Amino acid sequence: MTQISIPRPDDWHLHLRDGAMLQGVLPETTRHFARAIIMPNLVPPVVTGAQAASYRERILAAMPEGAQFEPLMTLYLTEDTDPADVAAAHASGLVKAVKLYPAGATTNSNSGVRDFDKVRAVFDKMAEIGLPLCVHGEVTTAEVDIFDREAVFIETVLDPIRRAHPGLRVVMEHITTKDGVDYARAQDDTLGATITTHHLIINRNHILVGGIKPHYYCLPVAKRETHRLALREAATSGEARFFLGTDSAPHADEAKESSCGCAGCFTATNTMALLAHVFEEEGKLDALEAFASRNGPRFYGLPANTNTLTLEKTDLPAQWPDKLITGAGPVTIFNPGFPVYWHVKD
Ligand SMILES: NC(=O)N[C@@H](CC(=O)O)C(=O)O
Ligand SMILES: [Zn+2]
Ligand SMILES: [Zn+2]
Repeated sequence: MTQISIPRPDDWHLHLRDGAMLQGVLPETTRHFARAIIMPNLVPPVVTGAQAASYRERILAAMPEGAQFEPLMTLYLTEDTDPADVAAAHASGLVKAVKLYPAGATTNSNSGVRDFDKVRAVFDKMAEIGLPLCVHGEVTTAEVDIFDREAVFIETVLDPIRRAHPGLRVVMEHITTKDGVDYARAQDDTLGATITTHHLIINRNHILVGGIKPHYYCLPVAKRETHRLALREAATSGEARFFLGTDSAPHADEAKESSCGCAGCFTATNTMALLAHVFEEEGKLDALEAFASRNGPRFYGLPANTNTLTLEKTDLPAQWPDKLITGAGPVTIFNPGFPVYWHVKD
């Protein structure tokens, strides 16, 4: 038996949804994580400070008994976002980031940004007050192949924004390519990048070979194997710019197992066990602490958690249910497709 203890991890990119789904999925995160950056892509989206405050109250009301968890709220950037509202929500301590969705890029992103010139005043204000911008980095132009959308975004949107707004702190969310890794590495410490658990495990073959697997479909879509290997190398490098954002994104099974299935993998339940497996496979178990517990708080200017989480490796594979039953329907838990011998010790 082997075990490791790390400061309690945080999730720097999480979808909790609302209502019955929120109630169902929240315990899966609070069991292992101390804090999470909460994505604002509800319907309607969380756009104003007042909406973020009321969403936070709904999350706190859904907390399982005894849980110690702090939701870190975000605002969904629209072309009508008021820089003064953003600044006030940040000054009160409520909001820890603003989220940029290019319009139409992903689940519930229709209110996102079409014309980046219209949000320049918000970016300037954010640079001034040190509030990070979290970015879903894909272009939405029909002509650009879905597997190239991240690389094209970096070159044609992200880099120009960063040059026009020096000092703006940016998180490249859920990077999926070697292009993303290389770009992040070439920047100063105003840039961070989150990596999901599932992008360390699946490549595009897992989605498409031997029959289409809707539960492996997420955005940005998993790329070819060379990219998965680059992400593994980055995540396990210990470098401060790379940190965990699970992008755990629950959808009811009937919405995923459909002729037009939603994007999102649900990994909140087994992320820490899967990460221990991946980091051990890479011979980098000692770097799990940096990736899951230290680099994220450092980027966001917060202290690391003082309590710990212990992972244990046993002779028998870890077990978790196929599905999480929620009041909004069953949600399939990400299945890595191989046995995992690590589990979180209670
Ligand atoms: N990652 C996904 O595939 N889906 C996310 C949205 C997102 O993070 O892009 C969702 O909200 O379902
Ligand atoms: Zn996204
Ligand atoms: Zn997401």
